[in-house]
Amino acid sequence: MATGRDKYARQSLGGSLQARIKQARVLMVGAGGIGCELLKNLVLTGFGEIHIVDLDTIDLSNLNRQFLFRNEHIKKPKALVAKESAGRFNPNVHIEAYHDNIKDDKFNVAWFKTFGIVFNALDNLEARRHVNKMCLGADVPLIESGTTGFLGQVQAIRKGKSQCYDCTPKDAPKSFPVCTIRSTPTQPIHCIVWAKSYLFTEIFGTSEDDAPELDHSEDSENQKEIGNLRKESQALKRIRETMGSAEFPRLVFDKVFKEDIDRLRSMEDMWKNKTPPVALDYDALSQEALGVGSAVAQKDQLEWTPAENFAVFLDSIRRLSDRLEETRVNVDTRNSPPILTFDKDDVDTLDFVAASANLRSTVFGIDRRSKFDIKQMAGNIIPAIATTNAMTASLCVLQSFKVLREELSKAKMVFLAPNGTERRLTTEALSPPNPECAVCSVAQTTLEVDISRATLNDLVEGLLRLQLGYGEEFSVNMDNMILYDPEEDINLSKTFTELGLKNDSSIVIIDDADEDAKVNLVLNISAKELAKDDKPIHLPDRIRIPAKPVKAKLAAPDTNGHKRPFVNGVSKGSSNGATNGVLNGSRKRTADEAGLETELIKKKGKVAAAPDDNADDDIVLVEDSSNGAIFIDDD
Ligand SMILES: Nc1ncnc2c1ncn2[C@@H]1O[C@H](COP(=O)(O)OP(=O)(O)OP(=O)(O)O)[C@@H](O)[C@H]1O
Ligand SMILES: [Zn+2]
Repeated sequence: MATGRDKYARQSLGGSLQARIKQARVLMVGAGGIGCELLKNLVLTGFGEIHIVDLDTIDLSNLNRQFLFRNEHIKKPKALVAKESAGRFNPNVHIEAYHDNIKDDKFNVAWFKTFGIVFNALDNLEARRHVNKMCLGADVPLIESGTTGFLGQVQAIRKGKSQCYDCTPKDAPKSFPVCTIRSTPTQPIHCIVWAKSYLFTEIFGTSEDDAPELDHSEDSENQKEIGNLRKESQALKRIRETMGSAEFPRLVFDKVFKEDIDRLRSMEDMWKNKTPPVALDYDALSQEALGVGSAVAQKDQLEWTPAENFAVFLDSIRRLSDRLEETRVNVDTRNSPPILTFDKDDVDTLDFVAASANLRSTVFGIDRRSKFDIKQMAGNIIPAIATTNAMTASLCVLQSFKVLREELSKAKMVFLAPNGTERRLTTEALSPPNPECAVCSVAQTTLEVDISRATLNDLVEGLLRLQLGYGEEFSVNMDNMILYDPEEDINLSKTFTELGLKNDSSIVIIDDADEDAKVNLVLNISAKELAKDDKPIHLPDRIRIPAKPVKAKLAAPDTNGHKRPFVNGVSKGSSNGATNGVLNGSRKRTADEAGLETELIKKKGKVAAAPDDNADDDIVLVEDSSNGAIFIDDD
């Protein structure tokens, strides 16, 4: 018998959609700002089985908007607590939680294939791209979403039918020329980037070259200064070796706030039109800081004096050195020395970055900032807005309805914009896949291999040439390493095991034929013992490999080496190359273009028919005498 819960869901969604939802097995990746809202929606909508993956634990700063979490949950895994809290909303839903990184090997293509739909509720490019790739490999629809402040975006992705996450470039995080950061800062942000990406990483982390905030494109114009800067970093590295000694904090201080500054100041040309920097004096500041206690670091809304910053600098550098020393003693880090990474929520690292940034600002006559402000800037935080997350999460569910009904043509890209723009909500039709996309414009399939028996020759001759019709010119690649090409045939007699290919490894076949070359082929290996008298390689599914688009020269689908621009999932370039009006305000859509107004009027005129199990899913308006009308946009 239908429960009350089922009855209302049926009335508002229609019988067949409600049934599909109830049977659906869905995956939600990320249980943060969007994830908490989304999980609540999925549970209340009655999705039958929901799997949640999140690698993180709950932090105090999450509680204001991640409403499934409470004070007593701090430090507990998000996925598990989200399951507990949301499970109580609807006991009929089965929830599984994994406190894990979605990139972990166990979440392989076969595992993704067990889901009817996947929802991304992530906060970083890398993980989003990974899930995108897995969903393409498993041929499972993905609902991708992201928010930044008041901006939100939802996109349904279906292999071969719509653009994938990587079909359009993503916006770059802001970066600064090295010289601005290292020699001529003029704004607080320059000093914050210096403290976080240079000083902190040189002393406690790995080298500065890895920092995405540093733009090396102007290096060649400033070769002499770049050479000097390199020497400065090397000297700092030598000081790093004295970490733990009593003089270590002073050595660092004198190096970066005195010697380096004196050297810069001596380059008179640099300061013709600018105020030259003034070095700081350790002894003088020590005197001034005598009365400053370590409690000053807790006054995070106040702008600290130079002496206060000095006190926090000394205190935090000691705390961090002690931590690193402890790791060195207690953890077996083999050949790589232990390092620390900056995290805005790690108070020791934030104190160090805030104090160092402010001391540098003092040197260059730049305004100092409170620790609170620096936390926002260093963490690149645009405040997360609970309402944007809630709206975005609900749009994800509405889009998933179209996917579940197999009406992808009705699915839309949906954009949320700040108040004050012409429309808070706009939609755009999904675009077809970009034929030049190196991630989705590839053919993919599973390859069953008896890895101890099959040789590379079985793959090259038996499968690729004989069965799939490849010509002479192609290469077989693994992790951007060539296993075979016409000039590289020494591996042919080696088995898959000898080549390091195992279950869940992927290989990429790149066709280099002059004419009618095939798109790249990704083969996901499923290691299996196959009967001795059968071939050791077997393609379980039929596959057609289309030709490469004529213009495009496709790269291997592995995008690891590319730094794609990105801002928390909200892409700026729209599908067809035209910019989207909502995100940059340059193009406003008319109601007609958006196709919303007339649809809305049409639908508001409709009154719900009494739904039965066979009813068409188009019911959009339900009158409920106690609560008013519920309107579900079915556009
Ligand atoms: N590779 C990954 N595997 C699993 N979960 C991930 C992965 N990358 C990110 N996440 C999770 O995605 C969620 C994104 O949520 P959100 O954007 O609200 O970030 P947050 O860390 O909770 O908040 P904030 O960054 O604003 O402090 C986080 O809970 C994070 O742990
Ligand atoms: Zn694509």
